Amino acid sequence: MKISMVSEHASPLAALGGVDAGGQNVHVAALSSALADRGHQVTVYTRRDDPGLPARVQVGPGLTVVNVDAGPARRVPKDELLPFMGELADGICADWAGQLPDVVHAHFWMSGLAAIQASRRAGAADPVPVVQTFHALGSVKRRHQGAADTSPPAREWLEPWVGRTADWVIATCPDEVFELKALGISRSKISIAPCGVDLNLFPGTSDAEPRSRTHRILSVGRLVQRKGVDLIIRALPLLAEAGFNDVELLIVGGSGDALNLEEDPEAQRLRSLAKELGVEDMVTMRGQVPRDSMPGIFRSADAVVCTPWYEPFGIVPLEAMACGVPVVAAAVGGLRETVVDQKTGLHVPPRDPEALAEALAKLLADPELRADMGRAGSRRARSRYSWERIAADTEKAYRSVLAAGLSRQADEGLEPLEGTAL
Ligand SMILES: CC(=O)N[C@H]1[C@@H](OP(=O)(O)OP(=O)(O)OC[C@H]2O[C@@H](n3ccc(=O)[nH]c3=O)[C@H](O)[C@@H]2O)O[C@H](CO)[C@@H](O)[C@@H]1O
Ligand SMILES: O=P([O-])([O-])O[C@@H]1[C@@H](O)[C@H](O)[C@@H](O)[C@H](O)[C@@H]1O
Repeated sequence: MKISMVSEHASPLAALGGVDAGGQNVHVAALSSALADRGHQVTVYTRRDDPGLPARVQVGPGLTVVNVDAGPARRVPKDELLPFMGELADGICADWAGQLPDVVHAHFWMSGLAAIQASRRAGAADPVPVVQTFHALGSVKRRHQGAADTSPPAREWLEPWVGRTADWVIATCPDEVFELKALGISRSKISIAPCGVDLNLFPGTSDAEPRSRTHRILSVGRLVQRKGVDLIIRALPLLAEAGFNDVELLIVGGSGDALNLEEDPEAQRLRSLAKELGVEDMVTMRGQVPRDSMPGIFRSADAVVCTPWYEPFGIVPLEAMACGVPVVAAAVGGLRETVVDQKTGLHVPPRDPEALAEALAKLLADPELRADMGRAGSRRARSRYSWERIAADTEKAYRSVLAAGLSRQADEGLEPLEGTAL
């Protein structure tokens, strides 16, 4: 198949760990590459955010990334990108140049707008079928973040519009299906394909980076408040009280180099909290870490902690599991599926540092339990979450859309990008 991917703010080639660069980038990169390995021709369209970027990058056989001019050629926070989706649609259409793909797969709600518009603007009798993966939903984000959510107000109606208008929607976990139905999206056009983990990059065995304390707890992710890293810091004094004094919390992620990390507001907030609680000597902030250093870091940890307020899926736990490290996870969203409580890690209630400290104490006290859970996690990651398998599930969704001769794109007749003042 000839497949177009659209990922407006999350380039598969971007550095990871900044506020707007994380799981979606990993997902689009790995899925596209696994689909290309299956013999498909995949082109990823993303917004040019640097004037120095080439127009096209041939990443490998069957996989190209196109940097489309849409809005200023510099980094713009994703929540300010909506006005440029029409230009992105035009850029995609121009690149198709009449040679339409079999399917266009959009990632994130704004890419969905651009993909639907490109499909229509291409002017074929049968518009290119649009498959949508949301990665995050505004409805869930607003529920948890309230006024702190900086999404443009129009997301409230445009996101469900994208879901209802796209020919097919791929959810990454059952919890997301529930949320999509609540937006009025028909269950009959939703299938589930989870996120995956790169099992070559995260092998069952690899060298662990050396550590200087008896125990290491690891947090990996974009440095934003909703990831709940403060909860881990709050658990540290409780762990120390329970006798676990020689513990390091290593925090990976942030704005970039060390200087930026100093200026990063979330890093500053976490540092002040650690100081206030008297645990600053237990906390190390590493900033953004390149992909190939991640396996050694994962393997150096006794436990990886993921305690976000909410999590549409969560790729970090899969990476930890693939590396044989147990995960302590808040029982929210996709984490309820990936991390099996008492088997590959421990579930804790969201926003509960006491429960987190208790779970960590249980793991730190018991090397055998950690090893058992690590092995079970590695088996689970390998048997269920390879990108090869996720690419096969995704291909199935594409084939159902094509077989049904879909291209319904039956919406309420709205044209959200035309002459828009969104
Ligand atoms: C709040 C939210 O919307 N979260 C979703 C978002 O990903 P989100 O960006 O929040 O986070 P994920 O945990 O899924 O992924 C983060 C990725 O970035 C990597 N990393 C991070 C920091 C760093 O310095 N270096 C580095 O390589 C991690 O190893 C991991 O591969 O889209 C993902 C893909 O659909 C989902 O799984 C998440 O549930
Ligand atoms: O919803 P949110 O956490 O602000 O936004 C996130 C993006 O900034 C990130 O790039 C992507 O990986 C996630 O899928 C998610 O969309």
